[in-house]
Formats: sequence, structure tokens, C-alpha cells
Amino acid sequence: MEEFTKKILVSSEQIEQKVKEIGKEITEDYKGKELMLVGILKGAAIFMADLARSIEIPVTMDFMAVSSYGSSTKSSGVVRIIKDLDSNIEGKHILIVEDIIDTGLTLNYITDNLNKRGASSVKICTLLDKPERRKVDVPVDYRGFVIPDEFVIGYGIDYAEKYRNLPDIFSLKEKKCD
Ligand SMILES: O=P(O)(O)OC[C@H]1O[C@H](OP(=O)(O)OP(=O)(O)O)[C@H](O)[C@@H]1O
Ligand code: HPA
Ligand SMILES: [Mg+2]
Repeated sequence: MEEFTKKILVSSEQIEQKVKEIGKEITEDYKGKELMLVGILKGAAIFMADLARSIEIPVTMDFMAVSSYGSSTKSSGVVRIIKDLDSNIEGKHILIVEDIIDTGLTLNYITDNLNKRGASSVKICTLLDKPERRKVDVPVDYRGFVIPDEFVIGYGIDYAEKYRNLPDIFSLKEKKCD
């Protein structure tokens, strides 16, 4: 028996529409510039794949993996790089692609880290933003949906590594024992 109940929060149709809108904005904003998308594994993999195809200028793509959550629903607060970028980003325009900003600790660490490598610009694109949980401020340049303080899964986002392949985004609530 499942110990959680799932409630749909953002449908695949809503996501598809939003990805198109954000892609259009990025296409306009970076016209004439060399843009590198940096996806943060694993959560952003699915968003990155869809977003990249909605951008109509040439882009390069790279990935980083960091972890602060492990298999818990609470951030440990300590960010570790598990996989670094393959190339030097000095002088490049970087757009970090994230699935969700929660406490902000992950992106605060990554933006600092990439800025120190001498990128020309480092901007942030996130599909979901959960502002109520923020511990550090992060400047968000492209934002899909603002969501309430609920644990979410689907469209790349996991709970204990499961549910990433769900096409919609759900909030997970623990079932009450009676
Ligand atoms: O704003 P924060 O509180 O730091 O949380 C957001 C981060 O947490 C999740 O990643 P996680 O570390 O769980 O790895 P995953 O992407 O592999 O699931 C999510 O994908 C974000 O990267
Ligand atoms: O709501 C969430 N769900 C899954 N992983 C997460 N990492 C930060 N917030 C979340
Ligand atoms: Mg996770």
C-alpha cells in the first residue's frame, strides 16, 4: 500500500505551454550571443531536454550534478559537486537550468561557483519556485510556476529517486494513520 497521496499540481499541458513561452523569451534575450545551457542533474534533465528544443538559437549544453537532499525530503544544507562541467566557461554566457528552487542553497552555491570561473554572465531558469521555503536569496531570471510549500514529484523531480518519469507534477502528502 502507498503511504502517500498524490495531487496534481501542474499538468503536462501546462508545462508544455510554459516551456514554449520561456523558450521564446530566451531566444529573444540571447540573440547574437553564444549561450550555454547548464542543466543540474538529475532533476532538471527532462526540463532541459524540452526547453533546449523550444529555443531557436544555437546553444551548447553541459551538465553538473550536485546533491544536498540525498534520499531525504529535507536539504542537508551542504552542497557537494558530484559531476562537474566538461569545459571551461570563461567568457561564456551561462544559463543554469533547474527543475525547482526550494531553500535556494543548491543554486546559491552553483551560481557563486560558476561566477568565480569567469563566465560573462550567469543567469537562472527554473521550472518551479517554492519561495516560502527560501533560506538564501537567489536571483531568478526565468521562472515557470510559483508553487506552495509542498513536496513535489514528477517531470524529472524525485522522491527517493522514484517518480521522475511522471509527465505531470504532483504534490505528495503523507497518508494519515487512523
Ligand atoms: O533549493 P534547494 O533547497 O537547494 O533544492 C533544490 C534542489 O534540490 C533538488 O535536487 P537534489 O539535490 O535532490 O538532486 P536531484 O536533482 O538529483 O534530485 C532539485 O533538483 C534542486 O536541484
Ligand atoms: O519538493 C521537492 N521535491 C523533490 N525534491 C526537492 N528538492 C527540493 N525540493 C523538492
Ligand atoms: Mg531530488
